[in-house]
This record gives sequence, C-alpha cells and structure tokens, in this order.
Amino acid sequence: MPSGSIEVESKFEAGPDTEARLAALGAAPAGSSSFRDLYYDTPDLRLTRADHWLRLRQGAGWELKCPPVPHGGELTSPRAIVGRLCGVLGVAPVPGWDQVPGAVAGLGLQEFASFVTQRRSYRLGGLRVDLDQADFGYAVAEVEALVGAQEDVPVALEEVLQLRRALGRDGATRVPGKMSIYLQRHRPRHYQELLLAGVGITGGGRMGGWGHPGEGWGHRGRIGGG
Ligand SMILES: Cc1ncc(C[n+]2csc(CCOP(=O)(O)OP(=O)(O)OP(=O)(O)O)c2C)c(N)n1
Ligand SMILES: [Mg+2]
Repeated sequence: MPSGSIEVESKFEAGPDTEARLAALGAAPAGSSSFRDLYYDTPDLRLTRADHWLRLRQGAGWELKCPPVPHGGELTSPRAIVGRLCGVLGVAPVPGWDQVPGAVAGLGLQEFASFVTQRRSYRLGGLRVDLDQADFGYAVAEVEALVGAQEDVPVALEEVLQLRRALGRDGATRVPGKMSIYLQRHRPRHYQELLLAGVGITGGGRMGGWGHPGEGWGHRGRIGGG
C-alpha cells in the first residue's frame, strides 16, 4: 500500500459458509499467508493513546497506522513514519533516525504486542476480503477497499458494506479487531489506558477511535477498524 492511502473497511465474523459464498459471488482466491506483527509504543503509551499504531510486520516491514486527518493513514515510508512519530512525541529527529529501527531505539519505544496471523485472502473487483486467525485464539474477517482521497470514501464504504451484506454478514454489532482482543486479554492495563484516553471505546461506539457510526465499518487511513 502506498504511504498515506486510505483503507475503507468493515470487520465481520466469518461463518462456515463465507468462503463458499465468496466463490459463488465470483471472488478469486488471493493467497494464504502467515505473518508475525510486532507493535511498539513508549513505556507510557503515548503513541497508542494518540491512536498511532507502529508495527513491524514480517514480510512487509514497518508501518504506522494513524488517523487520516490532517495527513496520515497508513504510512510506510521510513521518512514519513519517523516524521510522524517525532511529531506525536514532540521530539526533533536526530541524524541516524532516517531508518525506523534507529528512531525506535532513540525514542525508547518498546514492543507491547506480538502475535501471528494466518490469513486467507480473496479479491472481488476492487475489494479484498481477509479471513484472519490469530494465534491467541481469535478469528476475524474484513472487507476492504483502498482509495486515494477522502471524497472517494463514501462510495467505497457502500461497496464494502454491500459485499458484507452479500456474504450474509450484515448487522449492527461491531466486531473488534485483533488488537482490541489482544489487549483485553494480554495487556488489560494498556487497554484501560486507551479507554481512558477515548481510544477504542467498545459497545457499539468507537473502536478504532477515528469516529464512525459504530456498525462495524471504518477506514484506516482510516476511521475505525477495531
Ligand atoms: C483498543 C483499541 N484497539 C484497536 C484500535 C485500533 N487499531 C489497533 S491496531 C490497528 C492497526 C491494525 O488493525 P487491523 O486492521 O485490525 O489489523 P490487520 O488486519 O492485521 O492489519 P491490516 O492487514 O489490515 O493492515 C488499529 C487501527 C484502537 N484504536 N483501540
Ligand atoms: Mg485489517
């Protein structure tokens, strides 16, 4: 994904018939993968309390997920990632931080989550469907579209929700993402800190923290996402 693009997505709980329905709709299998994600923050959680999620994904490298406004989304270029980290933490970049590991060390960031996802993916038109199984015993699926500009979000969102409905997975219940469940189970104090900061509010309200109707959709780049 290019740095800063916007992902419109809706998470759902896959059923026993989800893959058969995808095939019937003409979705093409887009491969299986398995990867470990490592997430980083300051010891006092200043990145995630500001809804910034820095991760090292096996096979993909460093990514920073952050609110899309004024600029952001999913950042993948080292310069953009380090610039945004320094901005959020109020620190001037120093020489040697042109690559992310140097900045991670210099800023004192520490790993707070590590898990492996097994993923099966499908493509249908411009949409992608990921069926994820995390190694801590949680499964979640998502339909997503990538758009280049905020004004393209509403149409993409309708397409995403249409496919979710076609898969028989309509409903107002918000389905949490892997991180939300991981923190609740393995880092409950971290999770509570996020609730206090207004990030990841559950119960049909915000989860991704970037404002949405609470029906299991969001765009990353992005608004919501669990
Ligand atoms: C408590 C709480 N949990 C999660 C969030 C949001 N959040 C946490 S991590 C995170 C980034 C990754 O989210 P997700 O799409 O669920 O993971 P994954 O599907 O593996 O990434 P992809 O392959 O699509 O790039 C976000 C937005 C939050 N704001 N608050
Ligand atoms: Mg996702």
